[in-house]
Amino acid sequence: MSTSTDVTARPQPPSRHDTGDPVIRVQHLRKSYAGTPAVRDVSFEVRRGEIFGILGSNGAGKTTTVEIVANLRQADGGEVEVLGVDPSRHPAYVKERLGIQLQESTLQGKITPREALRLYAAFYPDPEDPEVLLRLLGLENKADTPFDNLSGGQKQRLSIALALVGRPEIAILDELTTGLDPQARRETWGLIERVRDSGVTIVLVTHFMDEAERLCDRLIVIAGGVVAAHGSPAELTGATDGGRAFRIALPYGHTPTALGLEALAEVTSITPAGRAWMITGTDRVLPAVVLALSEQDVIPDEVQTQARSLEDVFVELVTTPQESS
Ligand SMILES: Nc1ncnc2c1ncn2[C@@H]1O[C@H](COP(=O)(O)OP(=O)(O)OP(=O)(O)O)[C@@H](O)[C@H]1O
Repeated sequence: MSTSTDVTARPQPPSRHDTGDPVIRVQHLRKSYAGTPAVRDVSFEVRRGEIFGILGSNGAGKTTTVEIVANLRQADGGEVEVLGVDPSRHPAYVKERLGIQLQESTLQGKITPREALRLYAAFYPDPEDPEVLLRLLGLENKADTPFDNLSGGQKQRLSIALALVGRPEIAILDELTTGLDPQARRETWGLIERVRDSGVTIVLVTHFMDEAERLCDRLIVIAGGVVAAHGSPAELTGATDGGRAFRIALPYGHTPTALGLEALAEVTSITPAGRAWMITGTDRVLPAVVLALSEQDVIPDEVQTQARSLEDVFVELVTTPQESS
């Protein structure tokens, strides 16, 4: 039951951040339930070594999409390729190489994390050592505690461990941090980055923008069963908020007009705000203004971004390819 004869040798584990070749390709995916469309037209590509986000509100079609990728549901139309094969035609090949953390755990109340991991490990030809996963996910002290007595965060970490037990090349994590407290969420984010750094490509299904912004290299937003937007978190934030605004206080005697800020291509408006000014513009307006000021040896007294931190803007500058707007 555990061998796959349909495809030849298992590929070498990817090296750290070995991004590039697509490991998942989805083209014009469609799926209805009893005549009601859940996924209307979804296309995306996940590259090896990245954390790829699938965002969307409740009922948008995220889980349906990833469950088709994992061959847990059948599509009505479109094409899906996982590691070069159609999952519905090569189920064993995909099952051995793709792990999925399901949204709701179906584990029995009395089973312990150690038992569950050993049970799931038995389904794979070359599983990860359950003890290694218990350590990786910080569950050593709860290894023999019945599932029902675990906290929400511990149950969540166990479900991630179960997705990783087959030593997958791709792990799909669905609603990773729903129901976790802020500290547990942050710990889980760190864990996901460690898993990615170990060479696993991660598909993260979430409706938390902060989670996607922190973790994802690229993402799609699904709304009403179609892809409403795609790109890096920075590209998306820039694309959806229609530009940026910030408040800036200049040293005594300086005005935006005298400094030529109104003439910058990135600036769309400058309005007085008390002793300071509100400046709006494209997603590059802040670095453009700061650069113009520094070229004139003017150091602002205060800069306050309205929705994003200065750091976010500079991270965006570094990661976003140059585009004309
Ligand atoms: N087995 C099913 N039978 C009938 N309808 C379903 C089934 N599974 C999902 N749906 C419906 O399909 C739509 C998309 O559901 P899906 O679970 O894919 O969305 P989602 O984006 O993952 O939502 P959530 O964030 O709430 O999990 C929803 O309207 C849902 O009610």
